[in-house]
Amino acid sequence: MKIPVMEVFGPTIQGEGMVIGQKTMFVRTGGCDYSCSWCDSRFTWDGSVRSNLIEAAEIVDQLKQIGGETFSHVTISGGNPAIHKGIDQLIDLCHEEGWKVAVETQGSIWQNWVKKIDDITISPKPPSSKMETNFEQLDHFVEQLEDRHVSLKVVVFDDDDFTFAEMIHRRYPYVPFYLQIGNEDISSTDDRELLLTLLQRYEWLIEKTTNSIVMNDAKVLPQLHTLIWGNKRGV
Ligand SMILES: C[S@@+](CC[C@H](N)C(=O)[O-])C[C@H]1O[C@@H](n2cnc3c(N)ncnc32)[C@H](O)[C@@H]1O
Ligand SMILES: Nc1nc2[nH]cc(C(=O)O)c2c(=O)[nH]1
Ligand code: SF4
Ligand SMILES: [Mg+2]
Repeated sequence: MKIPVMEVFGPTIQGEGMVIGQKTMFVRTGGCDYSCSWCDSRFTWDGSVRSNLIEAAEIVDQLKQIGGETFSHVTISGGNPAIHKGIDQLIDLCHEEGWKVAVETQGSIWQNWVKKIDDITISPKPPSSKMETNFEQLDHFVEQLEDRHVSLKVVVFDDDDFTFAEMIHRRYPYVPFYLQIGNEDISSTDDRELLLTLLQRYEWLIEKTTNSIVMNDAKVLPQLHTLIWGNKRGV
């Protein structure tokens, strides 16, 4: 089954969430059931860039071509990879190569292949995104993964987003919880100014977290890749 692929890149480091710092390749799929107001990967769904419809085996070939033997971890992101059934085969092929596989998804659509993933990040969207979480879907998604290496990650832009994050952490108290600063300026090419802004936002989010009795067991992170490479794509 073919998968629409926007880009394959790496090795780089995972800049976000539960395995931050992990050396990894990225496979970014096309298409999303959401359209977040601040999506930093909107080219995956806004029609501005065309995807390549390719078989899982060909993706593995591309990974080898680009990464050689310098990796053992592959992160599948998007878009929402969970709109594609064909990822199932890609996971199997990666595992046959001895690679671990991670996924980034918002938890809006369940696929049985998620159970095969080694590092699962579910990222429900706060009010600033203008998206509405379907909690029936999200409950189902989280329930399926009780014994898996899974985490929740909420991006926070403002106080309402933080309140949403508290609600999510309370709802799924046993799932490792990550807060991530939002990047408000996804088109800036001034890396130094962006870095300063993001560090200020990080300090703000740390303070919100340290003052919250709900967040006693939360982890607060920036997007590490954005601190290093700004809004550059394919890193
Ligand atoms: C581009 S999304 C793709 C995967 C999936 N659709 C999702 O949202 O989880 C990957 C991660 O980037 C985060 N993200 C997107 N735009 C962002 C921004 N402007 N600032 C910070 N994080 C952002 C998302 O919340 C998600 O955790
Ligand atoms: N280095 C790096 N880390 C990331 N973590 C999540 C990403 C994503 O866009 O899903 C991403 C990305 O695009 N690059
Ligand atoms: S769910 Fe993810 S890919 Fe889809 S619009 Fe939101 S941030 Fe972008
Ligand atoms: Mg990204």
